[in-house]
Amino acid sequence: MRIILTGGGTGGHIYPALAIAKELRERHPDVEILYIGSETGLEARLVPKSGIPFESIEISGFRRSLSFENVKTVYRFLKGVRRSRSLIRSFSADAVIGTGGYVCGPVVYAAAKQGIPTLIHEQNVIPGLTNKFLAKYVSRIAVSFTGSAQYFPTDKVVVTGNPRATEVAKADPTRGRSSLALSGSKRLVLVVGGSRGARAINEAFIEAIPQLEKQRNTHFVYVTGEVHYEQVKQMLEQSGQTMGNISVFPYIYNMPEVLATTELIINRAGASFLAEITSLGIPSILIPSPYVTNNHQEKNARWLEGHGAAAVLLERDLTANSLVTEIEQIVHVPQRLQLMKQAAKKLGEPQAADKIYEEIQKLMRR
Ligand SMILES: CC(=O)N[C@H]1[C@@H](OP(=O)(O)OP(=O)(O)OC[C@H]2O[C@@H](n3ccc(=O)[nH]c3=O)[C@H](O)[C@@H]2O)O[C@H](CO)[C@@H](O)[C@@H]1O
Repeated sequence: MRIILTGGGTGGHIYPALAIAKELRERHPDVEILYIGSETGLEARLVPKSGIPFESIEISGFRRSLSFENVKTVYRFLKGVRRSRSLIRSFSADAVIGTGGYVCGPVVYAAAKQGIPTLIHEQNVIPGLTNKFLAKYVSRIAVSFTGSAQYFPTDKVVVTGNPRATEVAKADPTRGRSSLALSGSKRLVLVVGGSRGARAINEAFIEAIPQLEKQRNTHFVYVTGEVHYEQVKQMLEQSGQTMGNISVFPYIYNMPEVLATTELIINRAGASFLAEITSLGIPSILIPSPYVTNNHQEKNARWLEGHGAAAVLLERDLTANSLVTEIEQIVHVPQRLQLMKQAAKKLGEPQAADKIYEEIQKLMRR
């Protein structure tokens, strides 16, 4: 079995592809996988770490306004299709799977035009531009939410959930705690701003530290995002905080294990993260990014909130005080924490990777 995976830009598109790779490897130890991504995306670093061969194409996204950049984007797309075609041929792919982000466009399009079975996965309720474009050409469209089906040709859609949900459901919490050098039984609260960090969350959290330090039964694991790490470290040093119950990281590579031992998460509302926290039943305080297409993160967040699984704090209302109040209203009210856990768990789809695997099998039998 020879499979090409593609997807990228941010973690929310890359990890679902890596979770599919994991599922394929578990079921077919002899499977050959090639990942095609962009040299400038996070995938160029994450994919080689997981031991999957990586090839890159050059690509950029469309600007919403008319600009010369869009002419260059079309040129790069066509160049990307040519390069993808030759990579697909020389690898002799049996199927090509895309998990969103601009880079999927030329790769999946080239495969579909060559008559190779193709599947795309959509993580969000409202689909991204690339998946909308590819819908016409691909063989199958796996979606995470029933609500996305309306945006795609009905005969191609199958509701599977997000394959990362399966990966985190199998993660070992003990390894999570030991990787953070955490001993004892303190509850772990994770603070993170999606896969790249979020300045607004960083600023509010840093200002909240003097109040949060008093919560001795809680350990805060604070992930700044790689690009913000140095600046955050400097701010913390200057503030002279003791940081007894707070550990700071630029990025966490074993996130499934850390999530498996997390009691509460404060986060943006990216779809892959939400699939992970519902799979494990983790209560959340969600601060959706207001800078995304169609405000889709708020829609993701409201969906959890509507089911009692999350509290939503809009970025415009985010301050150190509002954050501390939200945290205290959850961690200090065990009954609410418990109800949120149950509500989150009900929304989880831990069988997602198995369902996608079945779809890949069906495609290859056709
Ligand atoms: C700004 C933007 O466009 N964000 C989009 C992007 O978010 P983003 O890339 O932030 O994606 P998510 O928040 O959905 O997922 C982040 C992924 O990175 C992993 N992780 C994160 C931090 C870390 O330190 N270690 C780690 O492993 C998480 O476990 C998760 O698997 O893709 C999502 C899924 O399409 C969209 O819903 C988001 O709106």
